[in-house]
Amino acid sequence: MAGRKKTAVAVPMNTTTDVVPFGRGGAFIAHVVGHLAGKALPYTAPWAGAAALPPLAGWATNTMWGATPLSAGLASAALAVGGAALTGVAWKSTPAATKFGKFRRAQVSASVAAGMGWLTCATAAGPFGSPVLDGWLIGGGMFAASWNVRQIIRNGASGDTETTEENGGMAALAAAIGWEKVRVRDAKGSGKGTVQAAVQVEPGTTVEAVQGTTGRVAAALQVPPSGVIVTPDPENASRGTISLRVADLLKDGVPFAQPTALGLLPTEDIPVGLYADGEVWALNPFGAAILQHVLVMGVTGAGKSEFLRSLVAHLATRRKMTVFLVDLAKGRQTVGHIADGIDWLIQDAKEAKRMLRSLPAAIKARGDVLASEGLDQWTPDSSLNAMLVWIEEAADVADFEELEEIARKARSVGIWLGISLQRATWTNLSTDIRANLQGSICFGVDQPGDAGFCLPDSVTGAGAIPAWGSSRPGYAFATGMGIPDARWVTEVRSGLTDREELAALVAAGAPYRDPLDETTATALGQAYAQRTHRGTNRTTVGVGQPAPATHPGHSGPAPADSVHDLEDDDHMSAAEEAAEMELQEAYDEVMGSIPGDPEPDAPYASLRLEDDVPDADDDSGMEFEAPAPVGTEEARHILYVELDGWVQSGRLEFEPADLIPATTAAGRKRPWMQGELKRLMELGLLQRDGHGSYSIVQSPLQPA
Ligand SMILES: Nc1ncnc2c1ncn2[C@@H]1O[C@H](COP(=O)(O)OP(=O)(O)OP(=O)(O)O)[C@@H](O)[C@H]1O
Repeated sequence: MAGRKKTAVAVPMNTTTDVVPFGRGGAFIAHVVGHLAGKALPYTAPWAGAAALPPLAGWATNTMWGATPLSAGLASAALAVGGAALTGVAWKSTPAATKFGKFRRAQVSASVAAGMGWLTCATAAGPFGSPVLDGWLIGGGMFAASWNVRQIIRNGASGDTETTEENGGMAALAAAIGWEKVRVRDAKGSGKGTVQAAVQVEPGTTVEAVQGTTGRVAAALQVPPSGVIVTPDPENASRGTISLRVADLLKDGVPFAQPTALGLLPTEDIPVGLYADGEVWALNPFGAAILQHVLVMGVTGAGKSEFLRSLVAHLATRRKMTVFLVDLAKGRQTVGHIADGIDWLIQDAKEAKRMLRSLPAAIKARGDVLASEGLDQWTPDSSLNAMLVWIEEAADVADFEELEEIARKARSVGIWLGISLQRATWTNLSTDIRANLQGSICFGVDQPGDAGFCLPDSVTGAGAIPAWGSSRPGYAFATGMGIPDARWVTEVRSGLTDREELAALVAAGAPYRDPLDETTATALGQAYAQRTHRGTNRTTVGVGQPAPATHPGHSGPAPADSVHDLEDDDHMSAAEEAAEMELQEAYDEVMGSIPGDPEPDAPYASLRLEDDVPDADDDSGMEFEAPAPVGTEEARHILYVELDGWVQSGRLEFEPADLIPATTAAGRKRPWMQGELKRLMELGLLQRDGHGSYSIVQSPLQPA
């Protein structure tokens, strides 16, 4: 990014010195003398005061009281007491917040004390005798000189400028960009690449109007457009703060921040990067008053995946935390090395749909448990795990209605939803869902307007618009999720991760990871039990303490892919993977449509297609009878066996037509079958999607 090259503000030269040609000697010397006199004039006032005021006052008090010893004594005593009090008042009433202020206070107090002391003596002894006269000459000279020193200091020779006074550079900047009705004061450098100043607008303009000029300010200062932020003061509509990022401290990269400990709770801060001023950028969604789902946006190469890896790696070292992650495009490529920390990594569209369809049941079950635990939202006191459900390019995975319902209901039951998109527009993200994603992290976007889909208006309005595309990877603005509001307009950069480091961290975190709680695992049903990927946790054999071999969430095939397997997978090209998936699907479909051999032991079982059909034996005694009617329970059992067979073979979706052979075998017709499907739905064993197909939540023969 373009750093700040030079503060090239046009500072108006406000000199009072005229330019005089050299040839006119006398006039020139007169001018120089005049100029020097002009320069010296401001410093003569203390000398004039020291010369004139003491003798005048001394003469006056001596004339009034000096004639009689009693009056002189009383007046001197009164002046001494008054002088001490005045010195005290001078000390108390002179502010000393800065180095200069301290000097000023000492000087004011010393001047008052010396002046009053001299006046006390002059009252009794007269101002023109020795040593009162000597005291006046020496003390008056010192007084005048010390005030000259102060003037020089105040005029900036020491460089110790007071931040409470109007800053010349900022005022000049204001003039240069046409801020006639804007006052800029109290400019303060943070020493960490940012400068802040108070902005006050005069009647006739608004802070919002000033916000509209940040582009011009950025151009005048030669900083990036996002380097100038103007935030209104919520307490006073005429005031605001301008913040200038004049140096980029993060340009050399931000290292990944290791967790402070393994086995932290989900409610601890998650450090994911640094702010522009070097402070830690941390999220705390589960510790915030309300769990806010997050929308992450940014063009390809803007740094979304890198951020996600930091986040997941941290969560994978925590207890009471479960992570589900859907990435259909490049799941293993993005998180292959930390997949062990992800309880359910989904790369297949069908499986993603299964997961999303099973979530409402899980949300309900979790809500019931939380209610029974007396909690109106998830906290670490609950027996349930906190959950992160992260969906990359969600628009390709879920329909809006489904996602909106999940987003709305998941919050209070401790399910944090993260949605990552390259570009959020109303066509790929409905307003209803957007309204439910209250946290946002906007990495680089191509058009300034795109940032408005992700970040709140208050942030983009202040000038915090990351319109740098992919040219500043990892830089973003982040809001919500426990981030203090004042930080929303400060640039962040996420930590840059290293594959081996994260893989090792996730492995180290395994003994601390809790498996998904039984309530949620059971409610997610077969979709979860049959998940194709399962991460490691403390109950997984081979990790941490030996653990029971089975668990409601681990009843399926062998546990956890090893890192080695994942690396092998990484080498499989996307085309190969797609081809393999297609083949598998075709195979499943063909095998699913072939009924099993009904008579494996029959005498003709060994016949092949090419063999001749044997002649029928006349004496076989074979007779055909009308089949006995099948009772309701038996008919249902036939249907259930069919469904259970599908569950056992990993098939969890079907259409009503697929059940026709079983319906016929049960001696029933389609309306009966449809009635049965309805019944199974009411029992919570099936779910129907919008297109008339069904998902099996639990097998009717093995209900949870
Ligand atoms: N925080 C960061 N610091 C330094 N470099 C980074 C950072 N984040 C990302 N990068 C660099 O930018 C590249 C792209 O990042 P990343 O893959 O995270 O982008 P993305 O937004 O996920 O892109 P896509 O949408 O295509 O997946 C990375 O390979 C890395 O080199």
